[in-house]
Amino acid sequence: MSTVARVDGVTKRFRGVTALDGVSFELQRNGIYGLLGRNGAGKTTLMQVMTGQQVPSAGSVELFGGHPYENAAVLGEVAFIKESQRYPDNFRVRDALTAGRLLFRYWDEALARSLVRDFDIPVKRTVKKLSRGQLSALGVTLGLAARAPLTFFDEPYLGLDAVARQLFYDRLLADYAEFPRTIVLSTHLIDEVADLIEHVLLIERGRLVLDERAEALRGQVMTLTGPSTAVDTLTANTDELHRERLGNLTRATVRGRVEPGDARAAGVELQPVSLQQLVVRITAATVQKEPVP
Ligand SMILES: Nc1ncnc2c1ncn2[C@@H]1O[C@H](COP(=O)(O)OP(=O)(O)OP(=O)(O)O)[C@@H](O)[C@H]1O
Repeated sequence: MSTVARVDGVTKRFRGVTALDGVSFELQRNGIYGLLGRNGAGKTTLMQVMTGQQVPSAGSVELFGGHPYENAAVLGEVAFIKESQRYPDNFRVRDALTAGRLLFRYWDEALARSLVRDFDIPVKRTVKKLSRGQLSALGVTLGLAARAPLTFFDEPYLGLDAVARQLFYDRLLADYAEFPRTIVLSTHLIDEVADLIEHVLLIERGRLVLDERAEALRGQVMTLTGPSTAVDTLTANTDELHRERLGNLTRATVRGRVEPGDARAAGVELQPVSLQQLVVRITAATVQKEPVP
């Protein structure tokens, strides 16, 4: 495995707001990362800092062994697709595609054309006249056809209907299988991408609270329901994320190892937790531990 990005102790302060607070992690070559977190958690700021669009207040970012700020060699390896992308006035869709061809060194024209066709994007229309969904589809097309070794998608689905979103996920996965690269997908639609992402980065109030392979997470977090004393015993050495009691019954969501045989013997039901539930539970547990300043 080789590292394509190294984020080390990154803090970003805007006037009075700490958007990122000591964030450290690495991105490895060839992987699909889900960058998850609530509104205002710091996802966009993190991607801006990583792509050289913001300078961190403290800490450092290294992409492909170099810094990203005004570094053409490094930024040539990167694509950052965001909803708020601005295009010059009078730019038509086909101009945006030409710009993509000129800008991105790994651009695949055939892929771009097939995505434009499948998303039904009107190529002669000016970008400012596109519907919201068509604009998102254009962003997704540019981001996929760029085939950059490190691709960031910042909530690329806004405006896309369910069919178009599925098309995006399918095309992303198919192209990734053929041309593996590192993709960071920031999203709120966790259930939709749960099968797509290989690694979860969860950010909460500017702090990274989870950095874990999705596969490892699946077996790590579970909900136990049963007699309170039995649930208490089984979860004694786990990390509690949520607990509710109803009479003598307890339902607890925990992170840690619980042997299914032990649970069965104690009359406790063991259920896996979806990625969405897990994110909600971990986020809530983090918020409880850190009251709003
Ligand atoms: N230029 C700025 N000036 C001041 N505050 C900012 C600026 N950019 C971001 N922030 C603040 O930093 C925090 C993180 O914002 P950011 O856009 O990174 O969150 P996000 O996780 O992408 O949110 P969302 O999911 O709602 O898009 C927020 O509190 C936001 O208001």
